[in-house]
Amino acid sequence: MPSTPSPDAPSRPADQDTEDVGPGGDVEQFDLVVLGVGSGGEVVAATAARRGLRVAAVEARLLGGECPFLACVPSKVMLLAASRARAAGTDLRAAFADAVRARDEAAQHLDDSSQADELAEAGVVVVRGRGTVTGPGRLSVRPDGDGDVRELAWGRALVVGTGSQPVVPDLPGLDEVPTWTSDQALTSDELPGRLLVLGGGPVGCELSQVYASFGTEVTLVETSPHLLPSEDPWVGEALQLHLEASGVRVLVATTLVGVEPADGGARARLEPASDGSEGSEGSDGSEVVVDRVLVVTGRAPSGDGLGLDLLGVAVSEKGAVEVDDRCRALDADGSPVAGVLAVGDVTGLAPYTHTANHQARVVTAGLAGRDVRVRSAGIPRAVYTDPPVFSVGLGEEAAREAGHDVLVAHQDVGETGRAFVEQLGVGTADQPDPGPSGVRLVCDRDGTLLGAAAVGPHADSWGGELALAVTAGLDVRLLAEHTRAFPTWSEAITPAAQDLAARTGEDVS
Ligand SMILES: Cc1cc2nc3c(=O)[nH]c(=O)nc-3n(C[C@H](O)[C@H](O)[C@H](O)COP(=O)(O)OP(=O)(O)OC[C@H]3O[C@@H](n4cnc5c(N)ncnc54)[C@H](O)[C@@H]3O)c2cc1C
Ligand SMILES: NC(=O)c1ccc[n+]([C@@H]2O[C@H](COP(=O)([O-])OP(=O)(O)OC[C@H]3O[C@@H](n4cnc5c(N)ncnc54)[C@H](O)[C@@H]3O)[C@@H](O)[C@H]2O)c1
Repeated sequence: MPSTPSPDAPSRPADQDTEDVGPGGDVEQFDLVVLGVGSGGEVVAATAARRGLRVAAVEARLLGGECPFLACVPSKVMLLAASRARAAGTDLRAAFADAVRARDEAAQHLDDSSQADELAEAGVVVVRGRGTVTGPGRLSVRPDGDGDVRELAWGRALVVGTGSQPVVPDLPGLDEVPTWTSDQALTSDELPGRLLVLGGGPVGCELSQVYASFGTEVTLVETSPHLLPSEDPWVGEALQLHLEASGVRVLVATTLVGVEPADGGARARLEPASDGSEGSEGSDGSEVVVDRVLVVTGRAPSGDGLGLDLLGVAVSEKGAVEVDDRCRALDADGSPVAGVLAVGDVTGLAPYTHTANHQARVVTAGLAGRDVRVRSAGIPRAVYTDPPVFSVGLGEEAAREAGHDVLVAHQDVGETGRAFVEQLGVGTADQPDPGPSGVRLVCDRDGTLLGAAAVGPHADSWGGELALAVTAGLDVRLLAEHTRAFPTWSEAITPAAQDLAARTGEDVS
């Protein structure tokens, strides 16, 4: 079976660093070429170069990719400012202008020179432009605008880290009205008066709460019967109540059938989704007029058009470069292709920065000769709304579908000592009692923890314990016996775990 070249394979001697290829110019020779320098590619390039490999990092846009400039960092700065604006409640327009300044500062005004400096300091050769594989071991890089095409070659491996791109649905009239993708929203200083957010995934939920908190009339439209449809229904239903408490009008099980220009913005026609589920009030044949439509209906891996077929790598219909647990790219038969690795969103596995970083560490360990594997079961999923959502492993429905004999226990986080101290029944630091919150554990009949989800204050942080438990395949009895500090939100885990332990035949209460 083919595999990545041995990490001990000798790298090319310095006097063979370039190789004449005739009229096309020189080929620059490296041990490793990293294609796409986002969260994953950046870690691979810097770590491998620090360990002595000769590394080229090819980037078409911004070194560091989406997360620091257009995604995680600016959205989290806006969410924090939004929660403060809700608490203060006055002069929301000025608060928004301040938030935009803080956001742009945190996003380095889209200047990636600090990333460039760090890569240079690690010894990485940065090559700006769009890279395409031209044959086995070869890649050409076309710069934006003028400039020569550069030809690169790798002796050890190509690491693909080209990320993902927004998916925009083909809806009648959408290209005739003002729209934003999340990239555009998170780099704009416009505060729309009325906004239609299309898509109730993590991005749609986070940005709906941001704009509603600054006074925008937000209508959030989701086709599935509940928000965050890849989680169990209770999670999206709980979050919906919190978003509504922040002023978002949430329409689930609703389809946007078309839009047309109106009033300088867009008139949107809504209908109940066609799957037979009952739409929210307001979805039935109604219209909404807005200044903009924020289209956040998902992202697709960017594996197409890179020439990976020339290396024997199969790219899925969705554009993913599928990998094994050592991040080795797979061919059409599911076997690893020698010397081609992939990390981050392009692999189609849980598209988060922490996944890209985890995969990058697996790749650099492999290049150093260590056998480290991706532990996908325990990769957390978080949505940083107020309150945040945290989940890991299998939900109740997914566990049943996977054939487990499932036990489930739920505990309201409003019943913890922490909630008493903060005088909250449920919910957030700013808004007492806006709706349910809780932690739900899913285990197999033998007691193995399969998954968990939490909605509640700081769940994004204290949920980490549950991710470790899922990674370790922990028995709920240990989770039940474990001592948690008083008064913390994480104490909500104890009664849920005790309940499960009792039902697996072990009363540890
Ligand atoms: C609004 C929003 C908020 C998010 N918030 C969070 C969050 O809070 N926490 C979290 O964990 N995740 C979050 N995510 C997801 C996170 O941003 C991604 O999972 C992460 O950025 C993926 O990193 P990556 O290395 O795969 O790719 P990217 O960061 O997408 O980088 C890929 C890079 O490859 C370059 N590239 C592509 N093709 C080529 C080519 N042919 N040649 C040269 N360069 C190329 C691109 O220009 C890009 O810079 C968020 C996403 C969005 C949209
Ligand atoms: N907090 C975080 O860590 C974070 C934040 C944002 C994004 N991300 C990641 O980025 C990726 C992209 O997020 P996303 O929210 O854009 O995508 P997503 O695929 O998670 O959600 C898109 C949503 O849009 C809905 N949808 C699709 N077409 C629609 C239509 N025509 N009308 C109405 N609804 C429609 C889908 O049912 C789905 O709920 C996710 O995979 C997510 O994991 C992570």
